[in-house]
Amino acid sequence: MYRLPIKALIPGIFLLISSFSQKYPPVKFLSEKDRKRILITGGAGFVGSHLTDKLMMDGHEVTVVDNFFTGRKRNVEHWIGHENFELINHDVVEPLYIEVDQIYHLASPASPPNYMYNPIKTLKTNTIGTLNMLGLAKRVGARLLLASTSEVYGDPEVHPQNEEYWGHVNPIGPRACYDEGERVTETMCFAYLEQEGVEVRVARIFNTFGSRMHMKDGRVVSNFILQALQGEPLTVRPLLLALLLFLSLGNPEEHTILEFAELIRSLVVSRSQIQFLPEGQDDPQRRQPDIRKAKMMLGWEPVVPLEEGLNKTIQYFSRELEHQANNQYIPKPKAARQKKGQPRQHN
Ligand SMILES: O=c1ccn([C@@H]2O[C@H](COP(=O)(O)OP(=O)(O)O[C@H]3OC[C@@H](O)[C@H](O)[C@H]3O)[C@@H](O)[C@H]2O)c(=O)[nH]1
Repeated sequence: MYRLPIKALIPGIFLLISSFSQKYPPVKFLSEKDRKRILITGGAGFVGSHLTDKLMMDGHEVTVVDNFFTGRKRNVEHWIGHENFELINHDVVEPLYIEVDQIYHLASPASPPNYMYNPIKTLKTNTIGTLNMLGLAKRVGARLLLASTSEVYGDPEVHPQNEEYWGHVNPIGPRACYDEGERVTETMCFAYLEQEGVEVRVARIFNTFGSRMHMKDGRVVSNFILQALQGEPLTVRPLLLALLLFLSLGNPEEHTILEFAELIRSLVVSRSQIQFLPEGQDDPQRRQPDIRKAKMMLGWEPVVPLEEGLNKTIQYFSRELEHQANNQYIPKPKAARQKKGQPRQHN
């Protein structure tokens, strides 16, 4: 029998090993002491999946929990099978018993159409879901970061909004399920800190956009980009707004919605019209983050310029539209059914 010398197999083995390791983005090696077990609720969503990438690449063990209401497996599929990664299809409204060192609690629909779709579910996710996560943090001694929202300020009477402002929220309006839901999640975090000594952090995220946003997200930037790409009218409600840039905490630049529509239309090079819509009930008239504290305490400031962030998001949505077009199920026309009792036609 002909035998290959071991030496001849070595290049092949190397190729096989490198094809395995190339399957995943590069991951740092961390010693047992530095490696953390991290839970990300809502980790398959737009913000959560980018956080998953960062923590995985930093060498931590990441468990993503998502009920896939707005999150998608596609956002984290590049990690599936990696030894440091786990994906659990779970709704935070149900208790979860796992061992972790840190919790990033992001689970909640965040765009107005999504959180208004089922207000009771949004309230349950924010209240029961957050109590479950704080209970878990207390039991295992984990630190918890809550992803809260600029919507805790409601329709603000103070500009720009800083951490000390208490907000101006209509408790029974259409946005209340999310606004009040997130306000009480913050209250819960501080109650667990005071009463149980749980280490908590709260980040209030302003309007955000970037790759991996859901096509049906419904927030202003994704709406405008999709409308411009598809040649549909850009639906403008005439208000002011300051936007958060891709993976930043909040950008203090302020732009009118109309300016945004015009900018996006020119970046997409689209001939879409602009269509003015009436204002939504309780829509905040103005929002602008005061980032001085974040800058002073965390050294944080926005790093992605507006146009660069928009261009990346435009590229992402163009690819998504292409992907959709190529993966459409087009049913074949059914053959006409023969009526009962009618004789078959024979050729
Ligand atoms: O098609 C659209 C969509 C939205 N808008 C306007 O754009 C502004 C921003 O609305 P968005 O729908 O993007 O979302 P909002 O800013 O109200 O809330 C969002 O941003 C803050 C985050 O903390 C929240 O999680 C998120 O809900 C509103 O004034 C809205 O009326 C349009 O003019 N046209």
